Amino acid sequence: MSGRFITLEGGEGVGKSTQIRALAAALAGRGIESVVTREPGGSVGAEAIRALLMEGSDDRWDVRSEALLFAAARADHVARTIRPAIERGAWVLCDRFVDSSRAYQGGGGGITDADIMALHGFGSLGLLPDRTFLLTVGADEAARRLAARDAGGADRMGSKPADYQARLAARFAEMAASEPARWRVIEADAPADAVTAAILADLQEWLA
Ligand SMILES: Nc1ncnc2c1ncn2[C@@H]1O[C@H](COP(=O)(O)OP(=O)(O)O)[C@@H](O)[C@H]1O
Ligand SMILES: Cc1cn([C@H]2C[C@H](O)[C@@H](COP(=O)(O)OP(=O)(O)O)O2)c(=O)[nH]c1=O
Repeated sequence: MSGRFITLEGGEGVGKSTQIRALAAALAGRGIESVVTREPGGSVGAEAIRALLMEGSDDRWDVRSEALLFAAARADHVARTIRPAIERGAWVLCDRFVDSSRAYQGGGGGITDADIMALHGFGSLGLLPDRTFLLTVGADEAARRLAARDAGGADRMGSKPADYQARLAARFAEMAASEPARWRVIEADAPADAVTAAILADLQEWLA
């Protein structure tokens, strides 16, 4: 059986990493190997770039440099981790991918979608997921979850104001609507196991 490439997207604190862990367990229960990974990061080189992106002051990078760093990290991640895993038949479960660049550096940061996709075409040969789940939660619930998780303080990318988060949510919704064959929108306010069940129900056609 060929591997699948699944990504989870959405704002911070919507439950992406929680769901990826649950999906990996569910796949393991069906005898399917999965590779759990995340962006920025997921390979040695990309994790080194992650440190450049996540640490330091808000204005450490201008938006173009930042977009290039995310694209460079992704290129390494795709070449070293994602493509080899898919080629050996594993499922890759990835917390964020190019759609996060489209939402954050594109929608939020002002780089055009065409430019983000051009960087992706060069760096990662345009690889796209087989399925992308957009997890959505109300702003209050997301704030509650983040406060609980990040009691020790947010990182550089996580310290953005509420109106920025609202623009991001709108941008993600727009991307999902414009490419319905790849995206599924999952309301993730529900308890974690109900969210996992909704995702697995959608993946059923590939699990049968
Ligand atoms: N469905 C859920 N209901 C309540 N809390 C949740 C749910 N999913 C995740 N959480 C909690 O919310 C916080 C953020 O979840 P996390 O999976 O780290 O989100 P993300 O990876 O999207 O930033 C964590 O403390 C996690 O335990
Ligand atoms: C992959 C990617 C992430 N980001 C941002 C989104 C997050 O704020 C941050 C990743 O932080 P992280 O703590 O890993 O994610 P989360 O907060 O979702 O659990 O980097 C971009 O701006 N562009 C990208 O291409």
